[in-house]
Amino acid sequence: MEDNLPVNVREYQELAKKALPKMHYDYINGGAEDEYTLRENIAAYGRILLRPRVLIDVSKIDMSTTLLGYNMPSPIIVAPTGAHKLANPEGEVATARAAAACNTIMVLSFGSSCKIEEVASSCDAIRFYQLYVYRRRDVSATLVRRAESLGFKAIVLTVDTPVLGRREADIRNKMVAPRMANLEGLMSFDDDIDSKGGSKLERFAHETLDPSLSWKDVEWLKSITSLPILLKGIVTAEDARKAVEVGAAGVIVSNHGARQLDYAPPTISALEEVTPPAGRIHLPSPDSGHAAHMQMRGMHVQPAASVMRARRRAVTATYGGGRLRGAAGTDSGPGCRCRWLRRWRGPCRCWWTAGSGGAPTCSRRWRWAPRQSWWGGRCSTGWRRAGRPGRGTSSRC
Ligand SMILES: Cc1cc2nc3c(=O)[nH]c(=O)nc-3n(C[C@H](O)[C@H](O)[C@H](O)COP(=O)(O)O)c2cc1C
Repeated sequence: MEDNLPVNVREYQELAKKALPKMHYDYINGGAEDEYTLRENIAAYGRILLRPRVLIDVSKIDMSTTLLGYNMPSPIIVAPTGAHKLANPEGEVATARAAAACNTIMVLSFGSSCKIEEVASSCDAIRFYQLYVYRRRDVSATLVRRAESLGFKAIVLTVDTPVLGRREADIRNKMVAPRMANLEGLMSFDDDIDSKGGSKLERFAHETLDPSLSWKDVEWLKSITSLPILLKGIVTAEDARKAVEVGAAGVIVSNHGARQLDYAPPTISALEEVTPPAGRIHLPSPDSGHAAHMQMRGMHVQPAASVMRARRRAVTATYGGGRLRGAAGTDSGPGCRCRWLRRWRGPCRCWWTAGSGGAPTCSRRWRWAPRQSWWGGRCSTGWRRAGRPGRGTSSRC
């Protein structure tokens, strides 16, 4: 092994900072507005600690899983990110080859700097196509049809971007929107856009993205493709439920790398809300036409893995999955083991210990109300009545 190769993703990040023009590094690295959620996206992982069990044979580790029925060696996929040529002259073609070499799925971004055809012919692999909905529906529809005819296996509809997030670094840098290769011949570009101040990317997005994007557009998308549709950018249980109702094959829990709405919850915390704990909720059987609902408990609701944070996320996703699926009673004991409550040093008032004495984990208090209404259960503690207002209080409590 070469001496100076980076050993973790932070070291790659340092190298990228040195190698890239500031405008491009800031675009890749930055978040929306105050970048509070951007910081929280990382900090929230730090608050989740592993709980190691010992004397278990680890000579053979199997992290394999399936996504939409496709086998993968580990629960990591490549999230859609635009404009790879900003960082590598081969752009998404290089990323596609890397993903194929790892036997993982790549989601090709709508904003890619290589054409769908170039990526499709670069190597043999399972790929999904990410879609933004433009005011000009014909443009979005054409790209869906192109991806479908080139063998892409699913459409990932990004639902958190009816408008582009306010990315202040891009505004300061007057970020120039890289031309999206797939739009060539489909749209004319306003060359005058380059002569005005601010983020040109933001202005381009403002002119093209459809701010009226709504649930009815999922119906529209279903009407133009037979591919399964994943909704990317869901961070609440309510929206996950709605996604299932409108027939999505799955959801990708994501806050878009904190690039859209600042002060949204960090992705890993949102995962806790969206993934129902097993045994606490009635799930329809897979053969009742609600297979997608079942899938929400598994791979489909894991956060999209960004290349920069993939390693850290893999650990947490595995941990999160195991913990949320942990059977009630397997590890229970007196008192609440929930580390949120332990940290507050208050008495345990969570339903699991107060009401059922079951599971060893519980969610933070303010998470309780949405979960309860999700389960349709009855509040056995009563603390919600006295709970802080404005935290999604349920009328049942
Ligand atoms: C430079 C960059 C470009 C991105 N471009 C897209 C994009 O074109 N489409 C999209 O849906 N998400 C895009 N994303 C968001 C990622 O797909 C992914 O959601 C994010 O990096 C990880 O955050 P998450 O764990 O909250 O999903 C981009 C992220 C970055 C850092």
